[in-house]
Amino acid sequence: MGFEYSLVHVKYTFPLAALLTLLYRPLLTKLDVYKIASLVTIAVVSTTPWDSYLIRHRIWTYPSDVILGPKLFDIPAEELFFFIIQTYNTSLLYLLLSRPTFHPVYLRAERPLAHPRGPKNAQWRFFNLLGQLVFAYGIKSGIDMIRDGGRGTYMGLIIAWSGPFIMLLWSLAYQFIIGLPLSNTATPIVLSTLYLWIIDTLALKRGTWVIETGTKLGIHLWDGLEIEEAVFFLITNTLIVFGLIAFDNALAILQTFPKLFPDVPPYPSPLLLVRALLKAASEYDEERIRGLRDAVDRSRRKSRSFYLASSVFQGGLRRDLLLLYSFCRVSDDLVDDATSMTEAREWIAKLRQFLDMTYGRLGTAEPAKQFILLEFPPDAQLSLLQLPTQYLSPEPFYDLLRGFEMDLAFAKPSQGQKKLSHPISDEVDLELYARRVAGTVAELCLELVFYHFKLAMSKEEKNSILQAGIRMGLALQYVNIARDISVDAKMNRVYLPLVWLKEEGLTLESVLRDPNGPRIEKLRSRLLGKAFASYEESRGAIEKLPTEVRGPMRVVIESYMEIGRVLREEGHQVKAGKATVPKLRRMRVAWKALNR
Ligand SMILES: CC(C)=CCC/C(C)=C/CC/C(C)=C/CC/C(C)=C/[C@@H]1[C@@H](COP(=O)(O)OP(=O)(O)O)[C@]1(C)CC/C=C(\C)CC/C=C(\C)CCC=C(C)C
Repeated sequence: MGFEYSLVHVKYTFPLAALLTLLYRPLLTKLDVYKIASLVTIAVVSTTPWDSYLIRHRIWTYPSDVILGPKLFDIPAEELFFFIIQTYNTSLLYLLLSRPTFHPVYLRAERPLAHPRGPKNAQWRFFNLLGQLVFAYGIKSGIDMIRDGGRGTYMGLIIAWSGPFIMLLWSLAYQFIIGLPLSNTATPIVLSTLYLWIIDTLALKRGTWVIETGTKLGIHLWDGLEIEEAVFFLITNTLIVFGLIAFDNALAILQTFPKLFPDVPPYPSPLLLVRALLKAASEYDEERIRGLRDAVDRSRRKSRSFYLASSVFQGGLRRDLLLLYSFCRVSDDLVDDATSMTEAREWIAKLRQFLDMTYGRLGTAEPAKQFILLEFPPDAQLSLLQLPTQYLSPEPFYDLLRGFEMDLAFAKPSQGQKKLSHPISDEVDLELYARRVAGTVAELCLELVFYHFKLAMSKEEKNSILQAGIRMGLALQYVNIARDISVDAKMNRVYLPLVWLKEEGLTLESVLRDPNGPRIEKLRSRLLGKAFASYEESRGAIEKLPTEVRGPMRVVIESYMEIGRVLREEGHQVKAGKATVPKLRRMRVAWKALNR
């Protein structure tokens, strides 16, 4: 009996597991636990018979004075534990690196070769076939090496055992294995493998485990690292990462195409996951995939705070928040970027008609889709088509449009009309405006949360969370106004209440002429004061949301409120007339929000 092998775990595998757990803990979801537990089970079940065979045939051995003693099928307990901890560590590294990835956008609808509009994404089938041929050849070579016996035996056993698993995972998830960013595929494999190569070199040198001569090639990758060991760790890490990729691929299919899979439980069974992967890619809804890509691109381009925040949400909620963001952004831009007041009013009328049709208020036979394709510009169409209206109530959308109408009330003096018009006379108007453009957004976000997490909560409890959410929306909107005073002035808009201007001896015209100076700064801080009061009053309600939503929701709120904190600092950073939060600071805020 000895402690040598246990010490390998104490010194190398445990500390890494502890570090990765610490880093990933704030992001860990129940679904992640399900993924890791499934992978660990598969790893133990598939490796045990093979490892037992190797030990019984003395291809590798353990001196009795380095292990504790207990064995299962001749495999020392420490070795069995290695299967578990290696799978755990590599899985956590993969989860950490792939967290920002929104998987559905990597799905590809493959048109059948005989499709009237010709093949689309036909190269994917070719890559699949090519991979299958390479793996089949590998398996055959492995079997040949075992048959020949002698020095190629151990290498042959590694290849012949792992080949079928890799080939299966490749055949099921080749779209993701090829298409995902390298940071999700190659990086976790390479980093985990390098770490294990170093541990293995140390263990082999100290004689903790021994590879017998006669069945190994005798080639070293570097001093002390046998080629078989190097290949073994590379292949096992590849299997773990491919397994997780296949899992994410299946989840993406299940969560993206409700027409193909209408009832998806929160933790889909292995059978359902396999069924999803076996679904022909020609059946994927291409418009849906394009809609999701469009929404992700838009949030990446238009709002760094919301884009960063979206990456900490998971599954269907993440998807729907992105789609909601995209719709809100497109609608706001259509109105703001219109070249005339008439055009802006027309967009609002069309958006209202879209809502009427979607929510069935208009007795028209014309389907909303036709209307969208005819009346809206191509780059806006997908965001309207994909809006998840089936589980969002119409009122907040109509109110949002009323908020946009208030924006239009900031009219330039038209011919014959002397005075500038201004819809925000006092704080009541300011609150009404903020309620319409941001309170509504908060309400819609919370409706999505309530839909995706079936909560055992009374109507009253839900309503009190909704009211707090609306107040949080106000806080964000006040920060938005405080940030954009000079940007808005260029568009002829001043959201500061007229009574506030009067108190400072300012007029609408004077602010439009020069939206800077100490008096403006005083009003900016007054508005920020209101923002932070509303924020303090409502942030407690976040803790009443489901555990998995709390951290991400705090990230959304804190990332935006941080703009307000920056504005309160003297000499804050300004980009295109707007105060910005530096990237590192944003990351720190997100990290703190998740760990609170
Ligand atoms: C994570 C994620 C992708 C969330 C999506 C949130 C979402 C749907 C945002 C829509 C934003 C938008 C474009 C709305 C149109 C109206 C508008 C302009 C509102 C202002 C947003 C400012 O965005 P931005 O700075 O990009 O805009 P401009 O450059 O000025 O055009 C707003 C400030 C409103 C934002 C309000 C929210 C996101 C609501 C926040 C509140 C909650 C989520 C509820 C919190 C819950 C509790 C219980 C407290």
